[in-house]
Amino acid sequence: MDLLADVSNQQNSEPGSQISHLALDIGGSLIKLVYFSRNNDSRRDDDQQKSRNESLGVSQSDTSQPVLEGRLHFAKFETSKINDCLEFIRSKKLLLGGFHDHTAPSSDKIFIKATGGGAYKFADLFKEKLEISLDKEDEMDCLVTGANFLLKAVHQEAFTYLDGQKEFVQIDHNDLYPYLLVNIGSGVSMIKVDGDGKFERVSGTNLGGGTFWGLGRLLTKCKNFDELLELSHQGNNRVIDMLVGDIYGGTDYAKVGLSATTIASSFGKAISDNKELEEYKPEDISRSLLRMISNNIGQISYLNALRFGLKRIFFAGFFIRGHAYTMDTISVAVHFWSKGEAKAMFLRHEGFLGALGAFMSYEKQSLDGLMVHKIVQRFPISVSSAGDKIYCSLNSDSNQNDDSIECSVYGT
Ligand SMILES: Nc1ncnc2c1ncn2[C@@H]1O[C@H](COP(=O)(O)OP(=O)(O)O)[C@@H](O)[C@H]1O
Ligand SMILES: CC(C)(COP(=O)(O)O)[C@@H](O)C(=O)NCCC(=O)O
Repeated sequence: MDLLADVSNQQNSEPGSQISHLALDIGGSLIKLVYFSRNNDSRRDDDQQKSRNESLGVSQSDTSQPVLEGRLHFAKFETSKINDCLEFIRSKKLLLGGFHDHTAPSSDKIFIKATGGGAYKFADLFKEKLEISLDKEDEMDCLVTGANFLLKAVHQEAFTYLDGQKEFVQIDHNDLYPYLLVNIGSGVSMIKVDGDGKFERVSGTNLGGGTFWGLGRLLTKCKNFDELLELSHQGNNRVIDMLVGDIYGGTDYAKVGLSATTIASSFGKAISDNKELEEYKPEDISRSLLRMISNNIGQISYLNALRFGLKRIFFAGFFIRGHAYTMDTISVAVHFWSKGEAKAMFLRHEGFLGALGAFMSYEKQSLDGLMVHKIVQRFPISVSSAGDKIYCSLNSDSNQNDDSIECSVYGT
């Protein structure tokens, strides 16, 4: 199979770069895109690269092959606005990132890698509107591949978040497995990961990001997810949640380890107040809802980690959105239920695991004429300590649309 970019050698809309390897994750709520754009004239011969790497302090064993330089791009769209996504693909000429499958009956067909339920649901739409076929990759496979890639290749990808403190986690590549991956998308999947391609989906819950946004929309007048999240900043969940102290006359239920401030019943106060429904403020509702969903996911995740003796839990999916209160609630739940034994960790590219996994499934094919051996960050901190095929540096916030990271691709 050839990448279309290899044979077409056409420019995309951004001067000085060529698109390759477009991959999609079409989920219940959001479509995520990842693609690589090669910088023109970025292909370096061994001598050029050697002297450049010496100046960067990169180990020689990592640099003996030809190199391409470019960027991995990230973008997202609401699944309900799929036409905007199709237009984005068309206008940026991202189809150059597809490939021809010469083994297919009609070898002039263009394929792009896609995962998520929408790869099935919208296959005909992509064919009709863009004349491309979606080459489907399994969603769980892609989530795990994407998580392993980020954890091993991207500097400062994982972090803990507690009491407003963000701390980056140093990942030891020789001691990464096993871990629990909790992907909070529309629904929630919990996956025990034992290695590259070695995993089991051990649990899930239907109370996920779709539940927060769906219920939030019904209970408040919010028009979009960001508005609902923003509202939660100003809210006070204690107006709506029934606390242990509300039941125990202001005191702890110390005998079983419950403090007066623990939520005894989410939304429980609404049953006993003599308030009109209109008196409940949308910001308090949003905060209670966010707390209820995050707490529940944190608790179920910990119980699954306990089931398999896992100490590390990585939370991903766009429900999190790098949101302080969400991460804090999940962290507190994991800390509380594990009595401090387990740790909740978060990923900076939280929502792009599936799309990155689909992107990585191109690896068997060539990238601009190079058989990909590995991709490394362009301005590495410690490339030689990393032990996988692809490494990248992060230079911005993955929650912005059209974010990107700089990469060097090593080929054979
Ligand atoms: N701009 C947004 N629009 C809708 N939902 C969003 C947005 N940003 C974050 N979310 C949250 O992220 C969830 C989707 O996360 P994602 O990981 O993309 O899952 P999926 O693959 O199911 O679409 C939504 O259900 C919602 O809770
Ligand atoms: C069906 C799904 C894998 C689809 O993934 P998503 O689009 O939500 O990211 C996910 O929504 C899920 O795992 N739901 C929970 C189903 C359950 O275990 O109860």
